[in-house]
Amino acid sequence: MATGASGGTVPIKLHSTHRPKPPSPFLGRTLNLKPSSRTPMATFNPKTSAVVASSGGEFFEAVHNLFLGVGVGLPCTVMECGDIIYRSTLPKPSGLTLTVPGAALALGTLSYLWATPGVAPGFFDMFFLAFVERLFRPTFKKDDLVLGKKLGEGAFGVVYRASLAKKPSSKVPYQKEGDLVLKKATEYGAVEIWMNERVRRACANSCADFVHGFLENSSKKGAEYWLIWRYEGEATLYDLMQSKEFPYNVETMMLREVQDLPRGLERENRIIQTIMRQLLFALDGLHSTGIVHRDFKPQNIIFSEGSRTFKIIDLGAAADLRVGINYIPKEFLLDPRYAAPEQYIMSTQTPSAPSAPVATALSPVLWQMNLPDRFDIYSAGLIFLQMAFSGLRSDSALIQFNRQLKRCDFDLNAWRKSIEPRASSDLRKGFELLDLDGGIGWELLTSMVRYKAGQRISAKGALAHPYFDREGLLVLSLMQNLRLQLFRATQQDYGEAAEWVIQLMAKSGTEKEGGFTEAQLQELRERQEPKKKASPQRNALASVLRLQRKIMRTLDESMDELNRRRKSLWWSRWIPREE
Ligand SMILES: Nc1ncnc2c1ncn2[C@@H]1O[C@H](COP(=O)(O)OP(=O)(O)OP(=O)(O)O)[C@@H](O)[C@H]1O
Repeated sequence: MATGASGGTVPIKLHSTHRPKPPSPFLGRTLNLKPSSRTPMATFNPKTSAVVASSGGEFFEAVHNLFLGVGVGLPCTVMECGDIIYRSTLPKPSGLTLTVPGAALALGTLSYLWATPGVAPGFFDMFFLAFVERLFRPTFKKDDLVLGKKLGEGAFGVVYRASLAKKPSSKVPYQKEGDLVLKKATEYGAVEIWMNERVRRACANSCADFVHGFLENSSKKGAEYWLIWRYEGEATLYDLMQSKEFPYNVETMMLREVQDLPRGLERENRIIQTIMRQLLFALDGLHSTGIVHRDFKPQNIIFSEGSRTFKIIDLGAAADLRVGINYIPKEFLLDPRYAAPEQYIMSTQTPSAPSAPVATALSPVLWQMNLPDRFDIYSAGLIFLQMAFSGLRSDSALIQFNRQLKRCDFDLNAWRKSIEPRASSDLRKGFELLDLDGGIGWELLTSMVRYKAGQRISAKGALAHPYFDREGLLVLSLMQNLRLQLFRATQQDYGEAAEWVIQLMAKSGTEKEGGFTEAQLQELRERQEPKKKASPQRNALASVLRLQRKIMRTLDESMDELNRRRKSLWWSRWIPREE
C-alpha cells in the first residue's frame, strides 16, 4: 500500500491478474518428476524479480503443476483468483439487488403459495407438524377400549360410545366412563382419519375433538379403521330442530339456564343468528385449510356440551383439495336433500388430481376456478332456511321444498313470490323472521342458496354480512348500512349490470358524441346473448365439440379408474397401524 496525493491509501498493483497460468503438465504429456543433475537448483533474475526454475526448481514446478493438475491446494494456487491486493480495488458486490419486477415476482409467488387452500402451509403441515404431533399425542390400541352403547350406524361404519379399559392414569385424558366415541369404519375410514388429523392441526374448534385413528387388522370382518373422538354430547342439530322448543332449547343449552324472557321473533332470530355464526365459523375453518365437507347437514352437526358450541362431525365424504385426497370429481356420495345443484364440487371437466405434488401446485388455481367451498355454503343455506321455517324441518318437507325450488330455477325470490300468497302460518312466520331489520336475514339466505356456485357467498363473506352485526339492534347504524349497500353491490348479477350499462350507453347519444349507435348496441347485446339461431357451420362446430368432450370424458374416466388405486396408496402411509 502507498499513500496517494490526496492522502488516502492506494492499492499497489504487483502484476496483472489476467496473466494466463501455464497449462498443466498433465495436459498432453507425461510428467517426469526426476530432477535433472545438470541444471542448477535456481537462479535469481533481478530484471524480472522472479524465481527462474533450475533443475531443482523444475522438480518443485513439477510438484506444483501436479497439484494444479489435480486441483488440490490453497484456493488461489489452484484457481485463477488474481491478486488479493488488486481484488480489493474492485467494486464490492452489493449482495441482493431488489428490483421492482423481482419484488413483484417474489410477492406474487408468496401470495400464490399462501392462497387458499395453501400450498406452503400444506407442506409445513404434512412434513413437519404431522410428524411432530404424532410424537407427542397419546395413541390407543383395540385392547385399550371398552365399547358401550351404539350411537349410530351408517353405510360406512358403526359408531359406539366407548371408555378406556384400564384404570385411569394421570397421563391419559378421557378418564370418565363413556368419554369417548369409537367408529369402526370401512374403506372410507382412512379418508376420515386423514381429514380429522388435518382438522385437528388446522382448525380444531371446527370439528369434534379427534383423539386417534388406526388400521385394525385382527377383526374377522377384515381390516377396519378405528376412529376415536372425545364424546361431545348427545344432541345433533337435527335432534334439536325436531323439538317444538327449537330454537329456545338451543338457547338453554348455550346459556345453561332457561331464560325468563318473552318469546318472539326477535329472540328466535337472535338464537338462529348465533347458531348460523357458529356453523359458518366452523365451515370457514375447514375451507381455509382446503377441506370441503360435502355432507354438511343437521345430522352431522353436534352440540358440544363442553364448549357449548356446534361442531362438525363425519368427515368421511370430505375432500382435501390441497393434495387432492378423496377428490374424484365424478364420484357421487352426497345426500341429495342438502346437496347443491351442481352436485360435484369441481367442474366435471376438471380431471382428478394427477399426483400429490402436481395437485398441490395447482390447487390455488383449481380452487379459484371452481370455488368448491360454495358447495357447503348451499347446504348451510338450506339449514338456515330450515331453522327459520319450522314447516321445512322434516325430511319430507325439505324434499318438497327442493322440488319447488328446482321448478323456480333455484331462484329463492321466485319461490317466495310463488309461495307467499298462499303461505301457511309457519311459512309466514319464517318470512317475517328473515325480514327483520330491512330483510338482512333474507338477503343472507338468498346469497347462500343460489344456483351458480360462483355467485354464492363464501363462509368468510357470510360472517362479515351485516346480518351478524345486529346484536339485538332493530335499526342499523350508518356504518352497517354502508356495509350492507357495499355487500349488495358486490352481490349483483353481472349479467344485469352489463344490461344496465348498455341501456345507459343507449341513452348517452350517438357515435359522434362519444356514445354508441343503435347498430353497435345491438351488436353488444348479441355478444352478451349468443345467437340461438343455428347455422350449418355452428352445428358442425357443436358436433365436433361434443365429440371432443366425449373423448375427453372417456379418457378421463379410464385415467380415473387407473389412478384411483395408485392414488389411494401414497397418503395411507400416514395412517397408523395397530402394532
Ligand atoms: N364426537 C361425538 N360425540 C358425540 N356423539 C357423536 C360423536 N361423533 C358421532 N356421534 C354420534 O354418532 C352418530 C353417527 O356418527 P357419524 O355421522 O359420524 O357416523 P356415520 O357412520 O357416518 O353415520 P351416517 O352414515 O348415518 O352419517 C352421530 O349422529 C352422533 O349422534
